[in-house]
Parts: sequence; C-alpha cells; structure tokens
Amino acid sequence: MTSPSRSLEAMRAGAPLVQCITNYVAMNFAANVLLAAGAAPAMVHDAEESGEFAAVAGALTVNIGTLSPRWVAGMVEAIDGATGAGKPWVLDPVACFATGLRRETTTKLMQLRPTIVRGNASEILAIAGESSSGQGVDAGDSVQAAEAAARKVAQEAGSVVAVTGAVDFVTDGARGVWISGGSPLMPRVTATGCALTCLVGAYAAVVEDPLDATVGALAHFAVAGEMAGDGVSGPGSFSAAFLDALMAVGPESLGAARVRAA
Ligand SMILES: Nc1ncnc2c1ncn2[C@@H]1O[C@H](COP(=O)(O)OP(=O)(O)OP(=O)(O)O)[C@@H](O)[C@H]1O
Ligand SMILES: Cc1ncsc1CCO
Ligand SMILES: [Mg+2]
Repeated sequence: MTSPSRSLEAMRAGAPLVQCITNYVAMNFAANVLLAAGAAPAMVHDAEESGEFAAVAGALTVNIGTLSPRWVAGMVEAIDGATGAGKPWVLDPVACFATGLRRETTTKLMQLRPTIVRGNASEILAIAGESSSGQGVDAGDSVQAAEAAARKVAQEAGSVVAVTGAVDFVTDGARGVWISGGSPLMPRVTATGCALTCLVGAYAAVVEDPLDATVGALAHFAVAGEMAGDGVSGPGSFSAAFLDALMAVGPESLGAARVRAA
C-alpha cells in the first residue's frame, strides 16, 4: 500500500494537470483547492474540445451538479478521450436520484466504468439501487448506512467507491478503509465535496492504485479540515483557512491522519 504521506509527496512532485468537468457552483472553489493542494486544474467541459484535452491531462473528473444534455455530451467525449489514453477518471454523482436526467446520466456514466466514484451516502445508496433520504445535493443518510452499498457498487462496476461525510469510507469491493477527521464546517461550505472529487483526480493521476490514491486525497482533506477548523468563527473564515491548510499540510502531518482498515 502507498501511504497517504507518500501519495502526497508524489502528488506535489508531479503537480498533475487535472481536467475538471464540474458544476457552475464548484468551478472556482475546486480550482483554488487544487492549486492550494499542489495540483493544476483546468475546467474544460464542452464536447468540441473535452475529448482532445482528456488525452493530455493526467486525470479527468466528471461532476453532474449543474447538468444539461450538452454537458452530458462533453462528459462522454472526455471519458472516451481519457479511457483511450489510459488515464483515470472520477465520477461525482451529485443528487443522482433527484430527476430523470440525473438518473439516466448516472446510469450511462456508470456503464463507462469510472476508475473511482466519490459521493455522499445518499448518492451511493441510490447508485446501489437502494432507497435514500437525500433530496438535493446534501446527504440525508449516514456513511455507515452506505458501507454495504459502496462495496456492492465497487464490485459491480469494478470501481473504487468513496462515501464521504462525518467519517469517510473507501472500498474497491474487497478492501475497505475508514478515514476520520475534517470539520463540521466542511458541509457548511458549498462544493467542498465537489472540490474533493477534483483532488481525488489529482492523486489518481500520480498514484498507481486507485484505492491508495483516493485514501491519500481524503486524508489530505481530513487533516486540512481539522487544522482549519481550529479557531475560525464560521464558514466564511473556514473556507479561507481551509485553502491555507491544504497548502500547509505536509507528509509529516498526513502521517498522523486517522486511517484504518475496515
Ligand atoms: N460532519 C463532518 N465532519 C467532518 N468532516 C465532514 C463532515 N461532513 C463532511 N465532511 C467532509 O467534507 C468533505 C466533503 O464531503 P461531503 O460528504 O460533505 O460532500 P458532498 O455532500 O458531496 O458535498 P457537496 O455536494 O456540497 O460538494 C469530505 O472531506 C468529508 O470528510
Ligand atoms: C448547490 C449545488 N447545486 C448544484 S451543484 C451544487 C454544489 C454542491 O454540490
Ligand atoms: Mg456532492
């Protein structure tokens, strides 16, 4: 296993270019998160160019947060480009249960076999075909309630699946890892999860094993979130402190991340 500290070193050394197809809400914050963490973001989503760009980027991330048919075309082109070039891609199925367009798109994208799926508990339960309490973009279920669903989706899709929340769970269908840390202010800042998905892409670009890559990115967020949560007064100051902490986190601090095998 590649430890989170080693993964962080590899990510910073490689400063990978990550193609992020993310939503209008998340674009700016996600780009800042990648820059602070040590990667290089590019928000390139239109079908006219997304496939061409995916062959050049180190990894692709696809988020359905603000969806339209034209965006779906751009996603499919990009996924074809990434797959053809042997690059990993990460799916963030934002509110995938909420509408017909989201359900159809998620089914279609899952058939294209994402390397990694990163969602909240309600989203992962929905992909597994189970009922969930989610209504919009925020989770209505606990991560623990989605553990079995995550394992099932991982086995069926051949993907690594990450469920995030107050604690995080990552599985490749066989192995399972829990990561704790972070801050209760993280879900009070929009697009924290969307930005995390982009960072998972950055780690996947440089760390061979997608499970190790995912654990590295989640540990980076857990440690930075905990650091940032100390002494801030609310979501506004947390957001700024979190970017600072993503940059300040070093391999030695990731060594203390609370990561344990399931
Ligand atoms: N209560 C909490 N305590 C600590 N960390 C948390 C908490 N809730 C979420 N996090 C952390 O916040 C990050 C984003 O996870 P979350 O599950 O909130 O994403 P999300 O629901 O997809 O977010 P969004 O759709 O708003 O981008 C993860 O690193 C997760 O560990
Ligand atoms: C608030 C919101 N609405 C669509 S995407 C998004 C960002 C958090 O998922
Ligand atoms: Mg989300």
